[in-house]
Amino acid sequence: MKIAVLPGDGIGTEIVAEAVKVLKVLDLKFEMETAPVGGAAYEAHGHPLPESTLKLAKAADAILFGAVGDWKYDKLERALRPEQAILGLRKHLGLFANFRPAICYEQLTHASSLKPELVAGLDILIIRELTGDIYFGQPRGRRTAPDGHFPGTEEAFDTMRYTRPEIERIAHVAFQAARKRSKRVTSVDKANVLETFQLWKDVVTEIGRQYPDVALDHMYVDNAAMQLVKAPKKFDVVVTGNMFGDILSDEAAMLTGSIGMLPSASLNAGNQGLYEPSHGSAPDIAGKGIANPLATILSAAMMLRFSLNQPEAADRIESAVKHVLASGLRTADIHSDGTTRVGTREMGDAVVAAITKKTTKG
Ligand SMILES: NC(=O)c1ccc[n+]([C@@H]2O[C@H](COP(=O)([O-])OP(=O)(O)OC[C@H]3O[C@@H](n4cnc5c(N)ncnc54)[C@H](O)[C@@H]3O)[C@@H](O)[C@H]2O)c1
Ligand SMILES: CC(C)[C@H](C(=O)O)[C@@H](O)C(=O)O
Ligand SMILES: [Mg+2]
Repeated sequence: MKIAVLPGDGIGTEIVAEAVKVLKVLDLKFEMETAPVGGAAYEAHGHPLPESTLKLAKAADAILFGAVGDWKYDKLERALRPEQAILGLRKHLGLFANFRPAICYEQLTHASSLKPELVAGLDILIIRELTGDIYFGQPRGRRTAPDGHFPGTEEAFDTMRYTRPEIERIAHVAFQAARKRSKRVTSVDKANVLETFQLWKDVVTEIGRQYPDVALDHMYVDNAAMQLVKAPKKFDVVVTGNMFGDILSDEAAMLTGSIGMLPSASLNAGNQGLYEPSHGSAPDIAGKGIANPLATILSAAMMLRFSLNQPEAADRIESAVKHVLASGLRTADIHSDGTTRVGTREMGDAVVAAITKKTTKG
């Protein structure tokens, strides 16, 4: 088994180092190979997703990814910007199903910006379609407006589109995931305005008939954004398109205490997956050693469970994380009175120590 390790930019390198440390202490039989991606790869090879990195990712059983991006690349032509690396990996590897579980750990109910009673015990799963929608739709570009309110002026356009099979396969993923949970799916759309999402709603409804044991409801995205902060525990599995899923998952992250707590798995039709925190490269705190590595460490646990067939090792990481939180250690983003503030490395070390202690105890 081989893991491609792609740390990327900003805090990406800091948090991936901690996840790698945790994986190593588990002493499992897999190889890890590191390659540059994003801005780091642009600096070294002139491209955010060099052929050698893509080749490594394609050949690996799983990919552990940090984050890409920095404001200093914002003026580059789009094809060379760091974000194209993660978009390219998703597209090239067909990673259409993105799982973003938002779990509020018992010890973090006070870290959320919502009232503790609203988030205590929260456990929702956002399933975001990841290779379609306005992110990848063609045509897109800039031109002189041929018509509209201001013809003859500069305009930009993107295309939102989904085909029936793309919606069918993500709907199946959502219904099957719901079967292993509380058998409820909320499909989030904007069918009241957009053709793309009327098709989405129609197809999800059709596929839902194949899962009579799963309750399906539909919600418009604006209402869903509001309900997520009003009564988040009413949701279980949420399935939605690429762009709405991007936005709603960052919103859901705050229900867990911090964006630094939200892991993710992006899977293709085989068993291959890319595992990354849901957050970005956080240039504002990069290099300070204060980023929360737990989303990345929890993504590594998802990798062991989904792609590497090591569910027990995944459990060990997750229970070590709970143990560390229970012991009162907190990075700055989840710190509150009465807890001990630690840096990225100390948090990683504490997870390693919790795993080692449990192993020694047997
Ligand atoms: N998958 C990815 O690689 C990915 C995801 C999102 C954003 N990005 C990129 O990252 C760059 C920064 O984007 P942004 O600022 O909008 O989003 P961001 O997620 O990087 O940061 C948003 C805020 O959350 C904080 N934060 C994020 N992760 C944290 C962690 N682990 N611990 C503590 N605090 C954390 C940051 O300090 C910042 O204040 C951009 O270039 C963007 O395109 C990349
Ligand atoms: C960096 C960007 C391309 C990415 C996205 O929009 O999908 C990020 O925000 C995410 O959530 O993984
Ligand atoms: Mg995002």
